Amino acid sequence: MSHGAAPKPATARRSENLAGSVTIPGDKSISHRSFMFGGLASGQTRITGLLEGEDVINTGRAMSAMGAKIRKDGDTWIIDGTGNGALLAPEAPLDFGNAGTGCRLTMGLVGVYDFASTFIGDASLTARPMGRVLNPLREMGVQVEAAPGDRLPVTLRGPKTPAPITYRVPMASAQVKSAVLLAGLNTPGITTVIEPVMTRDHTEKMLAGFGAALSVETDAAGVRTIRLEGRGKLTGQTIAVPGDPSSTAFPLVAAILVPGSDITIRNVLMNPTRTGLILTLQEMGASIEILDPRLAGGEDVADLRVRHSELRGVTVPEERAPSMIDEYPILAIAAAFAKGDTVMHGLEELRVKESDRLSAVANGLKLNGVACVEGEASLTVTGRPDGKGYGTPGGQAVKTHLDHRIAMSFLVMGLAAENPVTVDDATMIATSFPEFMDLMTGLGARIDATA
Ligand SMILES: O=C(O)C1=C[C@@H](OP(=O)(O)O)[C@@H](O)[C@H](O)C1
Ligand SMILES: C=C(OP(=O)(O)O)C(=O)O
Repeated sequence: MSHGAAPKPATARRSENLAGSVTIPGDKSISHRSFMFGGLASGQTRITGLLEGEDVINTGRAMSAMGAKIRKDGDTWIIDGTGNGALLAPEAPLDFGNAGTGCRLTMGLVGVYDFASTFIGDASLTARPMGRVLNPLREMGVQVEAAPGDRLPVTLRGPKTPAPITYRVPMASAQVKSAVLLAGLNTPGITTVIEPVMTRDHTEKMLAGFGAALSVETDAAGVRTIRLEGRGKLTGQTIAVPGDPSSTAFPLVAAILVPGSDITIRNVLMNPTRTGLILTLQEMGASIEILDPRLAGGEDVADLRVRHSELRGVTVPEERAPSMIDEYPILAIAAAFAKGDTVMHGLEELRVKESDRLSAVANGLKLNGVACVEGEASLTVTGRPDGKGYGTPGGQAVKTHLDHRIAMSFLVMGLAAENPVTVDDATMIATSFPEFMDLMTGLGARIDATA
């Protein structure tokens, strides 16, 4: 389903004393993969805590269109998979809406099959580069038709027998790594992915859990070599999806910025490939207590107690970028209220997300009176702890460019700015965090639809 709703502006106002305890909806990356691997495996997969955001629902629809049987019973999603190698040819184009993850991973999953599959999406997804996945698929023998610049719509047709490849991922991207590994599932022999910089490891961990023959080796320099033996059996699993750390980032930063706040966020995924924002905020002086750290379904999980804190600017090193890649927009908001400069490096991948996030953030900050400098792959934000003078000038709104994280980040800004902050569209929030408005207002945040 492409996102068809008319844009709805929203406004956030200065708030006080955010309080309460919340549970964050399921992790988006793990939810996509739960539908995909459950849809592919033999037998039944049962999923609780699945994120029911539009991005993930589109992945479920795509898997249904390729033969998986998906239903919901109470809180549990139940999937009867096709068995590895037995996906059916989709009869219509697969529509991934706003979701890079759903689209790129599924291209790998089904692109090597000896039938045609077509991929479409919304205006944001259609503008995003797909060559990063199409190139390794071409090496495996897949025929590709794409719009100029390797954009959607894309049609793929696999060869009779795909060729296993060794692929060194040229940019820090879990989506590219995952697409190649998923193509390897239906390729005879060993598919090898070399990952110079570690990115989120949900594909490796979850495929191993479903029974794939997969090994990971890390050398002294941190370069990872992942080998997957194709055409093996995958077996349905029971999965409890932990809370999404990328969604957690919004109430977390809100509680740090809003005076008098003290909140607890429960059941947050603490996989070290996802916790760069927490580390950075702690370095800035934020009070984030990690409570009851535990293992759940093979993942680190904890509860977070977060209190209002004074922040100081820091330099965020380039190497940290993969572990907080979706969190730079909300970090930039935190930085706007920190004492001094916050400097962020290694941001080139932000230019190819749902929007060019680097320029969307810089433009939004400037509109709201925050001093910042946008570099090619860096951002420097000069903060004002009191938020004096911050806010959107009357009649204007932050342009969100179909990007949920830009919308949520600037709404959080409005909770601490002197004047209200308005975003031009809050509907895209439903792609990753449909509960955002209710959860935030439940904590005491003043956010509402703009009249
Ligand atoms: O693999 C995943 O689930 C994701 C990988 C990241 O994208 P890239 O691989 O393009 O960096 C991230 O931005 C996205 O939200 C989810
Ligand atoms: C980049 C994101 O997602 P995707 O690439 O799946 O659209 C995101 O959720 O911030």
